Amino acid sequence: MPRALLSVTDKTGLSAFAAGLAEVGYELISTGGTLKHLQDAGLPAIGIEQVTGFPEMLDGRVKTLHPKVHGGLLGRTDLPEHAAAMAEHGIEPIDLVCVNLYRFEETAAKGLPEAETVEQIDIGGPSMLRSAAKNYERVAVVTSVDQYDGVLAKLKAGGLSTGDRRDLAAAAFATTASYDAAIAGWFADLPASEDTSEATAADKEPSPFPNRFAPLFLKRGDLPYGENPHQPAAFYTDSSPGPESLAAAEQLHGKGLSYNNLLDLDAARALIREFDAPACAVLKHTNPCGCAEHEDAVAAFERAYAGDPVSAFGSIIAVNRRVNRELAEAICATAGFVESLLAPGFDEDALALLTSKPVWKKNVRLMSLPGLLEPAEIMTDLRRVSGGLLAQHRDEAAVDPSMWECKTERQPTEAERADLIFAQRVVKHLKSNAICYVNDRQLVGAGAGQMSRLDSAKIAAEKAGDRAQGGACGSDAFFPFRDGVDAVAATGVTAIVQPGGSKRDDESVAAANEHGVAMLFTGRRHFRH
Ligand SMILES: NC(=O)c1ncn([C@@H]2O[C@H](COP(=O)(O)O)[C@@H](O)[C@H]2O)c1NC=O
Repeated sequence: MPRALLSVTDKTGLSAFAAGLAEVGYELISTGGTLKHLQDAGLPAIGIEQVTGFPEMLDGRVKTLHPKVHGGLLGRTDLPEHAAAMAEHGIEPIDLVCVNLYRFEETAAKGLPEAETVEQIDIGGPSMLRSAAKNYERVAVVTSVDQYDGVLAKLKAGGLSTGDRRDLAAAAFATTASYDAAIAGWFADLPASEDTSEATAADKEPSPFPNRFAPLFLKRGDLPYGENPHQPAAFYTDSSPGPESLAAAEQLHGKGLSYNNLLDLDAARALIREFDAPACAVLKHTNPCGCAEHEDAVAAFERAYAGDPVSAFGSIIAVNRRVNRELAEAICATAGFVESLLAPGFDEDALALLTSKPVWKKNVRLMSLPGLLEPAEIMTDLRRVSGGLLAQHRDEAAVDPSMWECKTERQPTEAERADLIFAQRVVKHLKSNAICYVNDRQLVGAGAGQMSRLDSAKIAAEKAGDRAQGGACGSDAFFPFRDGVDAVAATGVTAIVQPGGSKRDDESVAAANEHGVAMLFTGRRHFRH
């Protein structure tokens, strides 16, 4: 009779799974709380003590850590020496293990006392997972409630294949790796022993970054290639991505996503999240070439696309409202070839229309992200440098005009203020050095990724033409010389927002006063490299 050992903290779906195992002929073995749960459900399970000959002891620290368990999991019954050793020591094979672990991460997140958190480090569970997973040729290892139905279905249909058990083993090792990474991260965040004196601890700001860093990402899949066709690439996701994250987006239509699509979609997602009113952003190479905010979602799209329709060819478009038939009609009528369209959702008729657009039929990737506008936890951006890794909090702080100071004689009008806020939200998402011109909450010119701010101002001016007249300018960092302010004012914009902080700020302010331009300092730089 095959034997299954069940030991789970999360008892969701357990009785049905165990009943299914019993039905296909498994003998059920179980630990304390799990056993009680099964017996209460009227299932014929036996306690682990009957297998080990030992009571569960040391406050549950030792329950399953026994050769009768680990020999039963690790023993290779196909090897005569193993079979003989098992027989000699009365070790019977265990064929299936179902374990989910103590809730360490949840406990650690609560910031409970150290001793209490340490008790939530599961030792026996991961040990069984590892033993079973190593012996996947014979043993099946079940680590998550999500797997119950699939495993049962296969057992009922004749059994698990070696490939199935290998997949389960891979999931088990990913589970223990992520569990251990969480434990290592928690330890790394504890105050260093030399810093525990009250004086030192009070003086020092704790770092938000751990001393040792072992992040775990799960492979979503290989990508056709990376930024260029000769670069192999893959997409990895967090083990539980947030509902607002790119990883949570569902592709409803179109070709597979490329590496560059994912990068651009991530940039589009970040920009569109800046706006509360209906808005649309059109991006190329992670930079917005069009963006607009308007009370009417169709107008927002049309004004965004009109910002730079030439650059919009092959773009990524993001909107922060569900795409309905009317918006889909406007998009179909206006947009040419587009790589991808990201929205919080698509109405059925809108989807039908978009997917029938001749140039979009096969190719355009329609991405639905219902949680697009939901709040996000602070995200750590990771970037490899040769021999290491740079970590920083993503620049996700909301633009906050209450922190701004007007430095010029002229104060901005209400309309200019609305444009300045819009300009600041957009310029955050342009590669540095970045300058943008905005008119009536429409991006009319962007200069990005230049080595000189003056060049960015000129490029943006060329894009804007006379549309900058009476509009506003956003700059991601201070103007080091007054020439930048002179160049911006020459376009006809009447208000500028920039962080300030240059030692020649007074010259820039004097230049703005000379041109009759209102200039506000935000006190916050938004470099993007
Ligand atoms: N100490 C052990 O030998 C041990 N064996 C299994 N566990 C864990 O005990 C939990 C189940 O406990 P119970 O069946 O008593 O509710 C599972 O999450 C399992 O991973 C153990 N607990 C901690 O290490």
